[in-house]
This record gives sequence, structure tokens and C-alpha cells, in this order.
Amino acid sequence: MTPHINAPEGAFAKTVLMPGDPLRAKYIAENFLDNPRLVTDVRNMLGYTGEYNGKTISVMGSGMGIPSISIYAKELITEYGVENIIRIGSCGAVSDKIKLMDVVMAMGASTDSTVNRTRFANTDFAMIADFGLLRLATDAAEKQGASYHVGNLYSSDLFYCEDESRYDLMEKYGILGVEMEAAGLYGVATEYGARALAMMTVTDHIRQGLHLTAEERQQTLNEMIKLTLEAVSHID
Ligand SMILES: O=P(O)(O)O[C@H]1O[C@H](CO)[C@@H](O)[C@H]1O
Ligand SMILES: O=c1cc[nH]c(=O)[nH]1
Repeated sequence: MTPHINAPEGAFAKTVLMPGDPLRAKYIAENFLDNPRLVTDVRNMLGYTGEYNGKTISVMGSGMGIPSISIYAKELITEYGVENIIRIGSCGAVSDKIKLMDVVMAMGASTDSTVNRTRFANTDFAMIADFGLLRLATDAAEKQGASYHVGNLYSSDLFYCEDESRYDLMEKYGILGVEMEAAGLYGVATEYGARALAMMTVTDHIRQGLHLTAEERQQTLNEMIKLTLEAVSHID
């Protein structure tokens, strides 16, 4: 057990899906996994292990922001032997080329957080996804006919940011979506030797002021869960 996870040793699968919201973890476990078992509930950050097509998979909430996901991801890797973490979250788009309900896969993650500079001698380490996981995800997306984009995501420390010029810059530099965890997850995975990928559904369009309805959110979430489970079922 760790300060933040009260699961016994061996309770997690080698692959963990991490939505931000612990209730989303519960939803995924109860609706997509066979025989789901609750394995941790410290601070109500629920984590489950179950089976998908005979393969053992875990799903656990990460909370919001880089500090929160960093704690859970680090403990999962170093204390529970987790090898693959796939963040499945939501993001806002800044470019007109990205539409609500699209799936965004973070080949790279830019950030205003300083955590990775703290890790890497105050220099810029390029935060990138594991190529093998990314390839499995794009294969699954092709198979499903999903509308998806692969590129650079922006992990922001601020959810509320009044500085519009920052979004102009992101658009100019081809940022596909803005969320709050991917760059932290990639940093932790790199530091502790695990594989990571962040996949987001576009739930908001920051420039156009558009947001998915609750029904649309559920639909895109279900599609991304199916895509992710299809992808992870091919991990060796
Ligand atoms: O839907 P999740 O995975 O929580 O992701 C996004 O939503 C939260 C903000 O509302 C942040 O955690 C952001 O990264
Ligand atoms: O961080 C986030 C997540 C979803 N939508 C946003 O606009 N920002």
C-alpha cells in the first residue's frame, strides 16, 4: 500500500486506463470489464481491475492536473509494477480544424508546468507518447472509423485562462487540444520506465465557445473506451 492507494500487492494489471474522474473509472469498470473488482478507494480515487476479452485490465481515476496524476502514476509504476498507462480524458480545441467529438492522441505534450524542467536539469525534455501504444491506438481508430488526430497537446496548469493570446499562439503552433495532465504523465512514465499515451475526446471548443451535451459526452466517451480497449487488448 502507498499513501494514496490502498490496494494489495498484485491488485493492478500491467495496463491501467486513467480517466480524470474516478466516477468515470467506475463507469468503465462496471460497463466494459468482466468481473470488475474495486481495488482502491483512498480519497474516493476509485480503481478497479477486471477482464476485457480475457485480458486483465485496470482502470483508475487520476484526478485533475499534473500534480494529481503524477502521484498516482508514480505509485502505480513503482509500487504495483504497472507498465502501461493510458490516459483517457477530455480536452478543449483551439483550432477550427478540430471538431467537437473528435479523438485527439497526444504524440507529444507541451506544457506551462515546470515539473519536467525540474526533472531534467532545468532544460526542455521533449515529452512524447510511447510509439507502440500510439500505433495500437491509431490501428484501433482506423478499424473503428473514428475521426482522430495525432499531434501535440497542451497540458495547462490553468483551466481558467483569460489570456486569449495564449490560444492564438497554440493555434499557430498546431496544438490539437488543451487539457491538464498529459505532459505530467509522460514525464512520470519516462522517469520511472513505463509506457504512456494520452487520448482525449474533444468536449469543448475554446475559441468557438461550443460544448458537448451530456448525451454527446457519453457517446464519445463510450466510443473512446471501446477504441482504447481494442488497442490495449493487443499489448503483448
Ligand atoms: O476529463 P478529464 O480527464 O478530467 O480531463 C480534463 O478535464 C478536467 C478539467 O475539467 C481536467 O482534468 C482536464 O485535463
Ligand atoms: O482542460 C480542459 C478540458 C476540457 N476542456 C477544456 O477546455 N479544457
